[in-house]
Amino acid sequence: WCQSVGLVLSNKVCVSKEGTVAEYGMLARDDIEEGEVLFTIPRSALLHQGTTKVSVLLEKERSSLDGSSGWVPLLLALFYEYTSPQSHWKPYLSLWTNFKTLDHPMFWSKEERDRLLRGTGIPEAVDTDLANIQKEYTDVVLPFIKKHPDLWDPNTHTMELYTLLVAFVMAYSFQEPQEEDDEEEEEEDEEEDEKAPNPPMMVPMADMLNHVSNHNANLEFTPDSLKMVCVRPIHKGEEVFNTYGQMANWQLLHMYGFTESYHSNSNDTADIPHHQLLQNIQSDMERQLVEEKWEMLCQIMQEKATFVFGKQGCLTDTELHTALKVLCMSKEEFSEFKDDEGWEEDEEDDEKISLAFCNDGVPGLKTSWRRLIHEAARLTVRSYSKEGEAVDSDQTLIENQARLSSRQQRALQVRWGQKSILYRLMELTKS
Ligand SMILES: C[S@@+](CC[C@H](N)C(=O)[O-])C[C@H]1O[C@@H](n2cnc3c(N)ncnc32)[C@H](O)[C@@H]1O
Repeated sequence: WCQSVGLVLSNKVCVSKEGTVAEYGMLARDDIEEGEVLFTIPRSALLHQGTTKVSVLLEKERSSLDGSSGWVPLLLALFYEYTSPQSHWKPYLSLWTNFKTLDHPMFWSKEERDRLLRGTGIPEAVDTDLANIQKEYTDVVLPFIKKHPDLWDPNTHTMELYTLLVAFVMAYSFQEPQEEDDEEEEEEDEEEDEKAPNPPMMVPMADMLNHVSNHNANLEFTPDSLKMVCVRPIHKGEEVFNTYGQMANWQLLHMYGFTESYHSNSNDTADIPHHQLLQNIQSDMERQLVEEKWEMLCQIMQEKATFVFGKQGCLTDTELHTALKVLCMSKEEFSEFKDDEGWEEDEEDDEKISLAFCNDGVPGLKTSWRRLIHEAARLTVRSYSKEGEAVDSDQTLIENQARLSSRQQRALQVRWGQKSILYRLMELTKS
């Protein structure tokens, strides 16, 4: 099939089920150098709303297919191609006979999810996904396929199959990166909303590669084809790893159903919800003031009301600077600020701000704020365990990993990764 669609595979690699981290993967049959192309896929071999046999219909009815996810056209294409014996992609799609190997948390019972993944952010994300999938299938997909009984059949194209295909798209599809606007255009468009992301597509062969944060290959998009390119030397016998993006373990488990070992995932993250900060404030009056300030900050910063700390210090220093400025205001200053609807843009030196919030600058952060962050991290760790349960009981579990089920092991990688990040933050903010 690959030959017939013009997919070119270097003879230095092969697809294998042995010697890989998870089922299919790609192995190097020879030493490979940085910059070498491992395979090339012509755009005509990609499967998406523009290449499927039903593309003309999907384009014509585009306006009625606006599901919340933007995935509906691809899912309808997959519904059709997956169940059509004549499909051009039959040999590719027949790699998945029933999708039963997918084990995303969305296929665990709610009870199991809530028990194993409490505090990680995943149970909430999955509940939202499942509600959206159901709504999208009932409101958009089902009415559409009923209108076209020659192409789809509600008895075959059920909600159950739709859910499996959603998980398949989550774990196997690719999104072409947005083209960068040049600077001039950017300035003109400054007021405009951000562009919608490109719709997902299926990329045969590229989706045989597994992911690690320390990857050695990367997919490049050119006008005619997609190329998997080696980004650091790979030795004969080693697995070729793509990157699915900079993914924390909770995101990997949510979207792909697997985790990296927590200490090897250099992209892992942990969140401290802001209510943990507020819990520490003793006086009711003070807490009320901080809550008011926080509400205002959320309004002025919108989705930027998140502060990201990396190994080198704060990565969102201008936002943090704004937030601290507001949070440090006295009651009088804050009400003046509200009355004036913000402050005059003063010419603060960006460089000075960055300097204040890099690691070397942290001692400059008010001690009280360090204490608050320390406490918030501690409370967040505690909220992972049930009330009263020992905070680090997971450590015992991790030592006995071999006896755990696969789901327990993955859940533990997420939880322990998040905890170890928070412990490190607590260490940093102790004094
Ligand atoms: C794009 S596919 C890769 C091909 C897949 N191994 C197969 O046999 O079909 C993505 C899936 O591979 C698995 N996977 C990828 N990277 C992995 C890793 N580092 N550890 C464990 N499983 C991984 C996960 O099940 C994920 O949903």
